[in-house]
Amino acid sequence: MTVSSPSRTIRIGSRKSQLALVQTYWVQEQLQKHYPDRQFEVETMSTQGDKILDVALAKIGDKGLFTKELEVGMIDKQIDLAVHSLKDLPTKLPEGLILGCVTERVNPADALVVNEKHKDKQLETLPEGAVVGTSSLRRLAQLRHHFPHLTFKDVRGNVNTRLSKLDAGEYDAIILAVAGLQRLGMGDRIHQVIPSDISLHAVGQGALGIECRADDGEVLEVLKVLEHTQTRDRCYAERAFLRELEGGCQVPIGVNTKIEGDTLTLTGMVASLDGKKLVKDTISGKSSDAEQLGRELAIRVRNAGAGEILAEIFAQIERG
Ligand SMILES: NCc1[nH]cc(CCC(=O)O)c1CC(=O)O
Repeated sequence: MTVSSPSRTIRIGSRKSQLALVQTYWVQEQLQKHYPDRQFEVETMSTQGDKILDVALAKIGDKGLFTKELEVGMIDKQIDLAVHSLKDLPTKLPEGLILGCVTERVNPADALVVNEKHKDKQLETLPEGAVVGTSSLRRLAQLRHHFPHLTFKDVRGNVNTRLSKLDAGEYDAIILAVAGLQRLGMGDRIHQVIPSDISLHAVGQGALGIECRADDGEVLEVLKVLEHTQTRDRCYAERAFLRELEGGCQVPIGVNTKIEGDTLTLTGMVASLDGKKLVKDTISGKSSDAEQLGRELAIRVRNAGAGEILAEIFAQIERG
C-alpha cells in the first residue's frame, strides 16, 4: 500500500478591493474544482495603489503600484501566487517571479457610464463641455482626439467610489472597463461599449494574470488548468509591444488583438496627451511569434513618430 503525502496548502494573494476579491475567489473556486483534494487559501493585502488615492495616477507612475506588496509576499513565501487584473501587472517582473498563467479574456473594451440626466446620450451626443471622468491617459488622449468638445477630469478610487461620484453629479459621464463592471455584477451600468476605432483598450485588459515564483514547479503545473492559449498569445503580443515602448499603464498606449486560425493580428497606438497626435499601425503573423510581433510593431510605431510623443510625455510627467 502506498500512502500519498498530504499536499501543501497553496496560498493565493489578493488586493482587498471588491474587484480583486471577486477575481481571486473565482480563481480559487476554479482551482478547487479541478483539484478537490488540494487546499487553496486566500490571503489579502493592501497595496500602495489602494492607499494613495489623492494623487493623480499619471504623477505617481505605475511601477508596480498595485502589485509590489503581493510580490514581496511571494518572494518571502507568505503566499504562493497572486491574482492580478493583467493590465495592472507591469511588463517587467521582479527577479524570481513569472507570469504563470493568463486566463480567458472577457470583453476588453472600455465602457461609457453616464449620469442619469444623460441617459438618452452617447459619446457623440454628449453636450459641449460635458465633464467626463477618467484617470487613464490612454482613454483621455483617444477620446480627446475624437471628441474635442468634451471636458476631461481625473477620477480616482475603486469602481464603486467612481460610480458614486458620477451619480452625485461630479461628472456627466465616466469611462470604465467593461470587464470590471461585469465582474462586479454591474453590467447594467454599461451605457455604451466604446468601439475600437474610437478607443483601443489597455494592454491585458479583460484578462487575469496569475503571478508566481519561477522555480515553483508544483504551482506552475496546477495553474495550467486555467491557462487560455489564445488569450495568452494575444496578451503576450500586447505586453511585448508595451515593454518595447517602455511605457507602463500610465502612458497613452492602446491595443487591439485578434486570432484567426493561427494568425495573430495586433493593432497598437500611441497618442499625445492633447489627442492631437496619434500614431497607429497593425501587424499580423503567426500567433506562436506573439512577442516578436509585439516588439516589431513597437519599433515601427516608434519610428513613425511615437518615439517623440512618448519622450514629450515622460518629460512632462517628470516636470510634474
Ligand atoms: N486600473 C484599475 C482596473 N484594473 C482592472 C480594471 C478592470 C478589469 C480589467 O480590465 O481586467 C480596472 C478598472 C477600470 O479600468 O475600469
